[in-house]
Amino acid sequence: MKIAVLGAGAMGCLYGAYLSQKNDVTLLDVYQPQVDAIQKNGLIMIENKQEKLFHVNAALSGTDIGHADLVLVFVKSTQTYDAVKENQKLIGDKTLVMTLQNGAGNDRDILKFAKHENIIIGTSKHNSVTVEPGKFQHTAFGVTTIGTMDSHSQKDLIAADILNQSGLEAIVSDDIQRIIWSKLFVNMSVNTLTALLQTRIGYLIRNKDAWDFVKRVVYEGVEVAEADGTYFDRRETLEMVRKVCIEAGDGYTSMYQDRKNKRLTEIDKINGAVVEQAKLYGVPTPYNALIVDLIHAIEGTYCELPD
Ligand SMILES: NC(=O)C1=CN([C@@H]2O[C@H](COP(=O)(O)OP(=O)(O)OC[C@H]3O[C@@H](n4cnc5c(N)ncnc54)[C@H](OP(=O)(O)O)[C@@H]3O)[C@@H](O)[C@H]2O)C=CC1
Ligand SMILES: CC(C)(CO)C(=O)C(=O)O
Repeated sequence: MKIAVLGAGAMGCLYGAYLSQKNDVTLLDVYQPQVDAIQKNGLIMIENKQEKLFHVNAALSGTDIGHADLVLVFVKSTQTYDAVKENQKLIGDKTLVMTLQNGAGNDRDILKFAKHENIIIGTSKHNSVTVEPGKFQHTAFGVTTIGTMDSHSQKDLIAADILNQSGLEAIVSDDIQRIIWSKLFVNMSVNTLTALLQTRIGYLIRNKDAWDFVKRVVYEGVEVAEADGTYFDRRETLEMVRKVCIEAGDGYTSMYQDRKNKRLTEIDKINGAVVEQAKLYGVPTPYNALIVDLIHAIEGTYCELPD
């Protein structure tokens, strides 16, 4: 299979490395030092304290490498539209396009360039951190859950096969709305709180005050999901979030990494999207609205000089 990964960041490298064991994989990124390092030295993964080298192709985003069988989108959700547009030559009539990104609306951005029945959407419970150009650390293992935008297309089964054959455990779900909401519950609480507190994921379940805040944020989300037509039991949902915190306890969320590297976060596509949706149904979301403001205030500090 010819696979192109858009975004050679923490997650693009992780999935690209695993998939390259059975497929012809090219990573496409805008960051020249990353592309150069992978072309020159290959891609190094640190996993269970050991280094492993993968021979993966890398090219600058927009390079024409012809149609791919599968395009995996792993840029930040704020960059989805631009990245897919820039690389639309990869997408033919039969090309599957898969997003495992966080945030709401990635599928809608991809739909402008790919066929409805070829779009696969899902969640990844893996965690990965960029160490330096050409090197990343696989900090937590987890399952990949996928489904299709078109409930009659069974192309999620093909995608699950590709992932499973490369050692990335994948399961298929026929309820896309549940997938999207489940992902939002984790990201709206775990990503934001770890970014605000600058902690590893596991801290959230060890500190009672932090966990209380997670609970309030998630319960608000559950109310919005229900108003939107997808019911979740709030205790079960909180338990699902807790499990992620246990499994990825030693890891750092992508939003934590954004703050550390002074990069804009995906807050508007996560809590921001939930707050906007809540307004449509008149559901109050004070904790999520507060988090959106706090994260934006933090982003504002990036251009301040240190005191
Ligand atoms: N890290 C994690 O553990 C997890 C992350 N996720 C989600 O996965 C997605 C990717 O996250 P992550 O890998 O951490 O993000 P990164 O920021 O590490 O990687 C994204 C990469 O895409 C590059 N990029 C930006 N614009 C383009 C473009 N037009 N074409 C090609 N590449 C581009 C970025 O370059 P530059 O930095 O120069 O902009 C960067 O190298 C996010 O939605 C995130 O929330 C989900 C689960 C876990
Ligand atoms: C919380 C986590 C690690 C779940 O895998 C995630 O989605 C992220 O860091 O963005």
